[in-house]
Amino acid sequence: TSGSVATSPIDSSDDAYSIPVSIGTPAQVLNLDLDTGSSDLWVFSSLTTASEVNGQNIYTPSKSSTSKLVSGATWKVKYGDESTSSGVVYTDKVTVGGITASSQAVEVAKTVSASFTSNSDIDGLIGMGFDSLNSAKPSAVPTFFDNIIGNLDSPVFTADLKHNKAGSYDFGVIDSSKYTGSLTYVAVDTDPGYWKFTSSGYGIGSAAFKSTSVVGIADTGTTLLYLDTAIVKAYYATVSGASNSATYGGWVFKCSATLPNFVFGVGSAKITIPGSYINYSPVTTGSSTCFGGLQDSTDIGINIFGDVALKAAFVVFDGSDTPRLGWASK
Ligand SMILES: O=C(Cc1ccccc1)Nn1cnc2ccccc21
Repeated sequence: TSGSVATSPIDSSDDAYSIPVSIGTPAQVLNLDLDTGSSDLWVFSSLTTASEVNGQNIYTPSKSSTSKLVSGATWKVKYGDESTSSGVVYTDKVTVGGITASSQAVEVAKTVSASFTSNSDIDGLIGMGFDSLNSAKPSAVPTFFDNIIGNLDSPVFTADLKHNKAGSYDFGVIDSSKYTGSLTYVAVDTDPGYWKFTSSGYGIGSAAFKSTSVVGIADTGTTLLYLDTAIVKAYYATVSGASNSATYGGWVFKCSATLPNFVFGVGSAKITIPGSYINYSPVTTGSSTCFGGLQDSTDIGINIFGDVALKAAFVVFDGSDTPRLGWASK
């Protein structure tokens, strides 16, 4: 089988991208954040502390004739930005883009942290990282991708994220109409469970491309692009008035600034991120100070090719026995 689901930015800043996911019988449709940077499928639910629910759609297992409690199983996930959620585990029928996992572990939240409560556009996450990152106890539960991979025509899913408009995630098929030129594949290191690869270098504006290995993760669940200090400093040195602001926790500049493109290498291929994607958004609504879409990864401890980078490319997440990433321009 193969399938495709539209994915839409949740706001005008492309803060995150959601997909409709059907859970249970009859179907309960929730808008989940497909996240290659984590491996838990968790949802706001009828079991979530009421004061922590703020407009999200919820999954009510008791209303699904196909839900089953996984006795004794619990989960607790903590993300790099310190957000958390936790709860218990059910299995139920889950359908994404016409593809069904008949007994998918659905991690039902009993509690979520403030940043999830305040985001009414996201009803949970669908992790597409490797199972080693799954937080369920006493044993990890498989991701949706793991549950369907055997039925897919090809053991892949692809990401075609776009700026300020709907893109798509495809499963089991590589749609060559969605990219230009050819795909360049790079090896993935699945330790500790991210889609971790080595970029071959970077270029800032019209300056010469710098060939250097940049290890990072392809993470649809992270909004921005986070790279080493030296690269980030060199980039903002070309933006007059840019500064690394303690107040705003990162590089900022005048919203009226014209930012250079940023190129990253994948093997011998090059992906160009338009400077406009790096003029990310005002620090607060209406401000003339804008926050950069490229930020320093030092405090995170790993470089992250988040949505700012991914929306400049068509990306194949190849889950074959030798996992790899395919990149193309579009
Ligand atoms: O946690 C991170 C990485 C990150 C971003 C910013 C600062 C430090 C670390 N991304 N992420 C990946 N999936 C997520 C899901 C929820 C929240 C963040 C998520």
